[in-house]
Amino acid sequence: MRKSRQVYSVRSSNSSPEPDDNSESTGDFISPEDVQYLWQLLAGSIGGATLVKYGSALFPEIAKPNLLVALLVISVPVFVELKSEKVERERCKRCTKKVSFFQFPPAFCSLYEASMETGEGSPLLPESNVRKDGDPRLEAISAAIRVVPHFPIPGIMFQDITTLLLHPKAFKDAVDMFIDRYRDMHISVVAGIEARGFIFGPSIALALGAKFIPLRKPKKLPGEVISESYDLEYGSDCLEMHVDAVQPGERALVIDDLIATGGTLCAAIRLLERAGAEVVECACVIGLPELKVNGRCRLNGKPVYILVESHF
Ligand SMILES: O=P(O)(O)OC[C@H]1O[C@H](OP(=O)(O)OP(=O)(O)O)[C@H](O)[C@@H]1O
Ligand SMILES: Nc1ncnc2[nH]cnc12
Repeated sequence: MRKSRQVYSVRSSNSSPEPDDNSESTGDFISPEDVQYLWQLLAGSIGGATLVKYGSALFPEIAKPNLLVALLVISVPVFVELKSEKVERERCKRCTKKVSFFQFPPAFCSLYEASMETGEGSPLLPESNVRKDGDPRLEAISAAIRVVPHFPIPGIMFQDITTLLLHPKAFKDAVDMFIDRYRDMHISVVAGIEARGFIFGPSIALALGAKFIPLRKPKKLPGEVISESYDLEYGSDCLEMHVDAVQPGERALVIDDLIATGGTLCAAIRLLERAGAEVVECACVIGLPELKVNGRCRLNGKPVYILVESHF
């Protein structure tokens, strides 16, 4: 079931540029891997051609014009060299396809990555989630998020933050940007939404000196709970919270990886407000574009802070 809500989004205003040491060389058209690949190709070709040309001294029959044999002699060293290298085990970083020598040689992947970096789209995926933003940290965060088409059901462009977690600097930058924003807002409770809000929430809570509250799916919490049901982009669900986890008047921040319809965040806000907390803001790493309305950002009267927007 899909519910449409009017949700506004704000993005980070923190934009001190910082080089991404851990980022891969996606912006370079020719990466070191490509150069290595070209050298191997050149060496293999020269070696093969030399063998054909001068091998006739030892094996006169080689000099006889036999195109098939000549091609074999030239290509075997190249294949042997490439097979011994990591080309076979490379994966295109933006799609789930395995990169093989025949499908996506390294140069192709660099071209692909470059197109993702510039937001021009990809020959492999129909859409790009790269936002055009001046802050290199946001660019790196956005670039590290993989988009998986038709997951978990056809038609959904799944924003996969597990690939962000593979990039420690981009992951840390995302957490730090939240910490910077909320450092002086007197937040006493950070409420993380199961499951992906648990990835970002605890680090933020610790840095802010706040407590962390897990908002969990049904029947996971052992204590007395209150529940709120909600609709999702695909299906419906329910969140639960321990009633004694938060005291009336506490200032709460709700954290999740992504806002799509806003149903999950609405349920989280309702839970916290039922317990008497004041929800200061909701924060997500990713906002889906359908939520952008008039450039201003509100969710049921609550502001939502979003680092990167998915474009598809
Ligand atoms: O804005 P909404 O339309 O409510 O959707 C956003 C929610 O959907 C995803 O979680 P999901 O429900 O898929 O659960 P999971 O994290 O356990 O996979 C995501 O992590 C958000 O919590
Ligand atoms: N498109 C999407 N990608 C990842 N998580 C989601 N939750 C709801 N919609 C989603």
